[in-house]
Amino acid sequence: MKQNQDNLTLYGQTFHSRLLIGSALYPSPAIMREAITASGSEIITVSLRRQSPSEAGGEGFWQQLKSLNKTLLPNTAGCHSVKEAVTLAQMSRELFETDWLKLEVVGDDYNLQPDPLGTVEAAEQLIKLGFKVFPYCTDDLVICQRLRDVGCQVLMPWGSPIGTGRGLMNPYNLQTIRERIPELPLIVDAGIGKPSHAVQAMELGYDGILLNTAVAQAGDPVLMARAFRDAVTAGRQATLAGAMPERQTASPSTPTLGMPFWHQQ
Ligand SMILES: CC(=O)[C@@H](O)[C@H](O)COP(=O)(O)O
Repeated sequence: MKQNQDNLTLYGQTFHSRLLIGSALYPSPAIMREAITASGSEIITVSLRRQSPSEAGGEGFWQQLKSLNKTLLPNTAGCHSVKEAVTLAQMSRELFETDWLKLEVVGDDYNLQPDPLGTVEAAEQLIKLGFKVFPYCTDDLVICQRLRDVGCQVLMPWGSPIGTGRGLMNPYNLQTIRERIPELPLIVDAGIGKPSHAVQAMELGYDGILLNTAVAQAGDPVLMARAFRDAVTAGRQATLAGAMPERQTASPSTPTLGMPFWHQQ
């Protein structure tokens, strides 16, 4: 497959980049803009709740965000109930003029773990209201299947809790979800701390990565954004290329055919 044909399609929209990026926690709106540009991301998550113009970032934040001219994916970060998430989703739809929604229903404040039951219930309600839901969920196969069954056309299981940078806590779970739900795009969301984590997720056959903290809080966010851009591409290319099988025993990479001529007397 030619690289330029390898697009990511989400709810009927096509993208070249497989890296989705958050817009919070950057040292300044200008650095956010530069880092997002360097990441090559075409989809940016925004939180109405955490980033309202009067609170974080102010006008500069919104102006920088707007000038990027990217697809916005509003999220319901910080919502703890189905009702709260549905209400915030409706406000976001009005404000951002999009029916795309990253659904987050927090179940536990200690690890910000998504509430699995609340997420399914909220997804079902929002889809009936015409939203295109991107659910942030745990790496639980059955929850992912339920989210698919209520109409989510993309799933976003966590790598590890938001902001921890611990990478993929349970690659086996993520691999099982990939194998059992081959028909939907899957994106690993949250907990990605290093480019190697992103490569690992892409090599499991995931379709994309959503991250925020690892870039926004890096020593050099712009350089880190570029590193993640390249990591996601490398992981994707490795998946398309088909990795060699792992072996139990050594196998020479330089096969020997007979003896060198000076030994043949
Ligand atoms: C930006 C966003 O939507 C976050 O809630 C997301 O889950 C990213 O998590 P990290 O900050 O751990 O990358």
